[in-house]
Amino acid sequence: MLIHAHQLSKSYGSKLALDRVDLTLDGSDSIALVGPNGAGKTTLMSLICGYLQPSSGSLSVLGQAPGSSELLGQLSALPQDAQLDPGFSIGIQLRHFGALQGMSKSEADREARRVLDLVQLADTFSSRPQDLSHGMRKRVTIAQALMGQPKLVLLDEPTAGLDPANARAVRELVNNLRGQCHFLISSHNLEELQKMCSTVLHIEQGRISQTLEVHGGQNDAILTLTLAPQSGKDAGRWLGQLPGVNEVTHKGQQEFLLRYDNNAHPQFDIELLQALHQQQMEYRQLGRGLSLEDRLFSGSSTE
Ligand SMILES: Nc1ncnc2c1ncn2[C@@H]1O[C@H](COP(=O)(O)OP(=O)(O)OP(=O)(O)O)[C@@H](O)[C@H]1O
Repeated sequence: MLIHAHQLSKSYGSKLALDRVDLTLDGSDSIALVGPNGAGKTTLMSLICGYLQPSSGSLSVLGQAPGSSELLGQLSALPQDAQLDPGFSIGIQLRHFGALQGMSKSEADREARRVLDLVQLADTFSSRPQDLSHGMRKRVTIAQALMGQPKLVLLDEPTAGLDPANARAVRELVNNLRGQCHFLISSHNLEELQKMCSTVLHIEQGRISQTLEVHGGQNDAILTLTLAPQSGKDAGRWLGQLPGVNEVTHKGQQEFLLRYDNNAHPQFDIELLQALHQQQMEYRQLGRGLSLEDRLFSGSSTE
């Protein structure tokens, strides 16, 4: 069992930040924690780390009480504003974290090089933090969270402020480590979470309002289509007249949700692409099912 919470609540004075949360997580490779500012995400992460104590209810992490010595080396967390010390090289700092975990000097050195290699920054071992870009420093802090091969890694906004290439490197890292450790990732970037996580927890006003499986429970009879900007005002009407289409929802700009008859048109996606080609209409994106954003916020979730 990764995380088990029963009627977990946390108050700061009179402010109820988490309100009787029930949660059972096991098996998922990576879990996304989403929700508006102030919803309680950081509070939940802090409770999982044992930085905070619950006001009531119970919580166990990897079968242990948060903060217990059994979790040392099993659980790591990267706070959103984690900083590196400008006074020491990357290698020295990572080795120091290894030493804090009880590694010998040579073990810590090996481990520091291993995690730097994982984030594709092996050649920064002797560099100072100020010699690296913001994105590279962020990846080093993620490497730091991977020291000692923890089973559960908590990442708070790991790609906030990163350029696309660095954000992609972080996503690839999380995906490459699938099966080796579990991630709990807090972020506001739903599109990105969809690429990294298998389970999404939506937290609102201190309560878990939805739990979604990213790749499960999707309605096969829905396609999300984004057309090129020059596709014209009548594109929605034209789409609605295609054989098999039951309903077209215009989502803004040139993005459409198409609900279609999956029984009569099992290859509707191919038929749609052919129709677009014949009509010389360019498309930008075609996706099966609903986006995570639609599933969380349109009430269209199948769960
Ligand atoms: N130390 C504190 N003292 C008083 N209230 C707090 C404290 N920490 C958090 N809160 C309140 O608890 C609620 C949950 O805060 P929390 O930081 O967990 O939300 P969050 O989902 O992480 O928000 P964000 O997305 O903005 O980081 C908020 O209303 C916040 O104002």
